Amino acid sequence: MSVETLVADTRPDGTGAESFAPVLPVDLRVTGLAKSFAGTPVFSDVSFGLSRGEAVAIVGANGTGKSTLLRCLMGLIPTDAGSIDVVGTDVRSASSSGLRAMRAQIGLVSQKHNLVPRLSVLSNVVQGLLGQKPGLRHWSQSLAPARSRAAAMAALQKVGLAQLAQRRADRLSGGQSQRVAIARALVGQPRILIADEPTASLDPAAGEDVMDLFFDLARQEGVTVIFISHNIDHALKYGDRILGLANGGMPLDARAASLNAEQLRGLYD
Ligand SMILES: Nc1ncnc2c1ncn2[C@@H]1O[C@H](COP(=O)(O)OP(=O)(O)OP(=O)(O)O)[C@@H](O)[C@H]1O
Repeated sequence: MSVETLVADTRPDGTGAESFAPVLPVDLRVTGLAKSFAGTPVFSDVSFGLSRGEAVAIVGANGTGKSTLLRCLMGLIPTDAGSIDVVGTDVRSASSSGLRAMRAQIGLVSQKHNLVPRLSVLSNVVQGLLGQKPGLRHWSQSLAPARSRAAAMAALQKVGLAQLAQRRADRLSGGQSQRVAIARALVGQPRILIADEPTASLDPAAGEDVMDLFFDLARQEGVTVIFISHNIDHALKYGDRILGLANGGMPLDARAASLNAEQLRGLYD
């Protein structure tokens, strides 16, 4: 497991490396990353690190490569240059079993909750263990070992939906579905949570509730979070740090407390 250190760039007080602030382990480190599709570059030099337990928002205009960056981190698409280390796995050179083991430590919440509509809420949450325990037994709660079912019920309890465990996933509201998706992401006790616009399909009030719940749970569990948001207020409220993509690079990497909404809007000009 990689235990590098992040020093001056993430200091809460903005002081330099000479001061005596605690040195935190790093869960993710990207250096000089470049990615193009069919010769058209999306970004050509992206570097950043994530300390254990940090919540980092990725912002930037449409098409600047936010989702592409997340797919690169997960090793889902090939990259052109640079290095990516995720919880000790060198993503660019890892074998497929190495990538599977790395992904098993990541919980994913996407824009569309991606639940299996005809299966129960509980079965959908049990499926969150498939990365760690591949095979049919974790496809459905009725086949799953008692310990996995109990873990899924505990995750549902955390998101306040234990009473809906037996309901079919296609009979949930949007907000409930997204909470089930959060339970599914948390059930395997991931080291990192990745969220791609988790509230994009929700109304503002439900979106706020889901974000509050997501970040409360992430902080309780000490999970590192990386999330994409088009909502500048959400980025500032929930991110400890904000990374901004623009012009093929990452010109912004700053603590949220040092930024205001106006500065972030500048990234969209
Ligand atoms: N599979 C692909 N093949 C070719 N081009 C792609 C592919 N995926 C993404 N792109 C291109 O890469 C660029 C970045 O796309 P990406 O979806 O990462 O941007 P984004 O910042 O997440 O955008 P948005 O804010 O609209 O969600 C876009 O120009 C997009 O068209």
